[in-house]
Amino acid sequence: MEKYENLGTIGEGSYGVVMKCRRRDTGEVVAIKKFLDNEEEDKAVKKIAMREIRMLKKLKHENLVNLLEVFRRKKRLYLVFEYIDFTVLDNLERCPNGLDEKTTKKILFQVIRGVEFCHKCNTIHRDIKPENILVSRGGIVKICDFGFARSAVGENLTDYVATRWYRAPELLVGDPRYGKPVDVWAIGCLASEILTGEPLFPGDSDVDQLYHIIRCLGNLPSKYREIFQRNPLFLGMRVPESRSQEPLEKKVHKGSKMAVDLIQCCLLLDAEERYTCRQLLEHEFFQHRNFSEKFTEELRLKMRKMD
Ligand SMILES: Oc1ccc(-c2ccc(-c3cc(Nc4ccc(CNC5CC5)cc4)n[nH]3)cc2)c(O)c1
Repeated sequence: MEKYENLGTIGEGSYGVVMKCRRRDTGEVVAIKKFLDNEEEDKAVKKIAMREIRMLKKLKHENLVNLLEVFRRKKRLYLVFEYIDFTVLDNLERCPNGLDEKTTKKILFQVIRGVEFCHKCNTIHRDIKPENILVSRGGIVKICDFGFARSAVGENLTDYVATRWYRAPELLVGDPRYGKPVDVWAIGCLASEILTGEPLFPGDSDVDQLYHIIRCLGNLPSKYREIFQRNPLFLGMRVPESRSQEPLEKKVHKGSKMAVDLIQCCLLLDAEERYTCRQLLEHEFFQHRNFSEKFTEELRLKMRKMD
């Protein structure tokens, strides 16, 4: 770590702390994740760290934060990533009423491209939220913190700890068969929050989270109600139901009809019906006035300038 000057902690990733650092010889600013030293002895955490590194090394895409280097120092493991200036959360703190639809569209387009790439690599991010979406001064968006990312195939996906407000209904009721659609749900919640400046479903418990969702989108599909009723965590509780409705178009008050429709497609209650990232990118919201093709070219030129 002598190679780097520590400029301060920027976050607590899973199993470690993430610091902003400057490389002494080149002046390059990076983000370094340091695995906690007492984890070294724990074989289980070493296995998790190795899985995280394997996953990060395969996830190379212009809209995913890039792992630059891995090194070990005094028995501690360090992951060196590129540093990007802001998070969407920073932008929303500067613009508490949300961002304009054009800026929102540019951010969402890049988030969905990044998540689509993860899904093509059979990886679920599992913690898409404003603080995990990085935005450079030039408007390039990169998703970070794959600390919770998991393979979408094979692994038992029951250990779920990601941020409640962006959690899909299948996760909240405890369906262990969840998959890639949980990231699409989170994208829908993110899209609304970027437009309005307010979290879409700010639940203060898992059951309250379900109430927020049901009040807006209607009652849960029967297959989720049955899982909820069998879940020992909800023993003795009734499946949340709601008669009063607060429709999505009212909650996403700033969005155009196309924007609300895109969010609606992300928030289909049944994960099997929910849009995929590819379907979202082909949605009228991104195809209208040829935005997708024009912006893709704009991004290509921006990336070329950065090289
Ligand atoms: O498994 C892992 C572990 C860690 C990461 C990770 C990689 C990179 C970053 C990162 C963060 C970052 N930039 C940044 C981070 C935090 C802020 C917060 N703004 C402060 C509040 C005013 C602003 C900018 N650049 N790069 C953060 C996390 C990762 O992507 C995967």
